[in-house]
Amino acid sequence: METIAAIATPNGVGAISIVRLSGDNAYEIAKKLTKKDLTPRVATLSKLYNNKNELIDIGLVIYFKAPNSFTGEDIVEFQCHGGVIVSRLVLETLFEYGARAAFPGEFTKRAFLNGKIDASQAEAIAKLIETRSREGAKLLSRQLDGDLGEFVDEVREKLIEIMAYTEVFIDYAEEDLPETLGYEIEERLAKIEHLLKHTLEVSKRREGMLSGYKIAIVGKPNVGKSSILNALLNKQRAIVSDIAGTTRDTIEEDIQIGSHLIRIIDTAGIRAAKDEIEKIGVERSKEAIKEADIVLAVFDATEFTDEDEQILNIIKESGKDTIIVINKIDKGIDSDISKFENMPVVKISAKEDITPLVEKLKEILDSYSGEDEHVLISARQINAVEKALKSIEESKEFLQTGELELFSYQIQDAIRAISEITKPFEYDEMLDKMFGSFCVGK
Ligand SMILES: Nc1nc2c(c(=O)[nH]1)N(C=O)[C@@H](CNc1ccc(C(=O)N[C@@H](CCC(=O)O)C(=O)O)cc1)CN2
Ligand SMILES: Nc1nc2c(ncn2[C@@H]2O[C@H](COP(=O)(O)OP(=O)(O)OP(=O)(O)O)[C@@H](O)[C@H]2O)c(=O)[nH]1
Ligand SMILES: [K+]
Ligand SMILES: [Mg+2]
Repeated sequence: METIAAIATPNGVGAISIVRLSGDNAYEIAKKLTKKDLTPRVATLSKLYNNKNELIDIGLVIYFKAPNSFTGEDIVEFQCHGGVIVSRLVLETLFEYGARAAFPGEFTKRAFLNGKIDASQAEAIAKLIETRSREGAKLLSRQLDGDLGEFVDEVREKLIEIMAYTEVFIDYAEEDLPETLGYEIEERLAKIEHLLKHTLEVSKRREGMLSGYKIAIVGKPNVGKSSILNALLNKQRAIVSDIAGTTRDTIEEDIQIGSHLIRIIDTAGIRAAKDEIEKIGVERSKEAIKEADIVLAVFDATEFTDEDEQILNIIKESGKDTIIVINKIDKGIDSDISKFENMPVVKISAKEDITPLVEKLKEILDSYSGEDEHVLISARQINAVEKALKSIEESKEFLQTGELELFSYQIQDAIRAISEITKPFEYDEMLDKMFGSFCVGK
């Protein structure tokens, strides 16, 4: 393979900057800079020279001999002094000696093409680099470790078993098929469907884990929505005043609660709007509820009006996870909280202490994450599972009519679909399985 090079560390001033070189000529090119032999997987302190024989740095050089490297090819890493110049000089020298600039993601693409990582691991790497969520990082490191690979293997195994089992009866005449065959296979299919559907559902719920859970603060004007936003952010982000209708447009900010990344959205108060701008604000509030994972419904502790009642109904209808926030308790409590039925209620003063709200949020967010579940992290992965489910659904028809060959094709499609998550389906693998443990003396 062509030898590619790139600076692997961010552009800027830092202690160390790493230049990576991968491909057939990596070692040969590296030797031109170091003028010495390199022992594989040993960090060697070496002078680095450009092609005019001028010293450009003294750095640590590591040679990863193929196939034992990240890409599976010969890799040489130059760990040079940081800043924007030195690594640039090293890179330019590598180009002088015949390396070319790597495309974005090309090292990882080579790792995939050389079988070092599967497609789900490649996606995990891309997202791990980008995520700003601690729990997202946790999930992605599990996926990098092959978590989804195990899930695919499990589903694939079960589908292959069904095929192997069916294959035995394919040459039977329809009327000779054992009666229990249909039940047996249906039962097995149902289990797989359940697993796939459960995984889809979990994954949809966990979307916020990576991109940040959306939390909308809603309520009638002046209940203290912006004050709550500011208290959560610990800074005066939004304008607070005793004038109803202070917040006119939605305000979004990211914060970390525990290990969760959340995007908090302060909205204009919901009320019977008089002017055009107000109406737009109210619409945006309703939009925010629709998009939110959790709604903070804010009420003034000293009153509960018809307007509040209406807002409460809008929120109930949305079916969203909601926290009822009774604010301004420093002024005393007047409202009767029985109308909130079994919704969680916190009583706070945005002016004094919002700890009960933070604790409740943390509790709900914690309940969203389950350690032991597989989570799909991309549209590509979700699509693969949906396609597999569709094929399984379609296969059932052929099972009922006893058209086992056609049934078997549908199951093969399902296997092919689920395998897209990690790697393309190999028919050999199925044959091995069939003629191995599942051969029933045919
Ligand atoms: N300096 C440095 N740090 C890094 C990377 C890198 O490329 N360079 N990585 C880059 O993303 C990540 C680590 N990923 C790596 C994955 C595999 C191998 C590797 O050498 N694999 C060999 C040997 C395996 C072993 O000894 O267990 C192999 O798979 O055969 C190296 C790094 C994060 N940290
Ligand atoms: N006593 C007391 N006053 C509060 C509390 N929270 C907010 N306020 C006051 O209530 C008024 C309205 O607060 P805001 O935060 O602007 O309310 P809002 O819901 O964002 O209002 P709009 O954006 O106009 O809909 C301000 O004068 C705040 O200082 C609280 O916990 N206790
Ligand atoms: K206000
Ligand atoms: Mg406001």
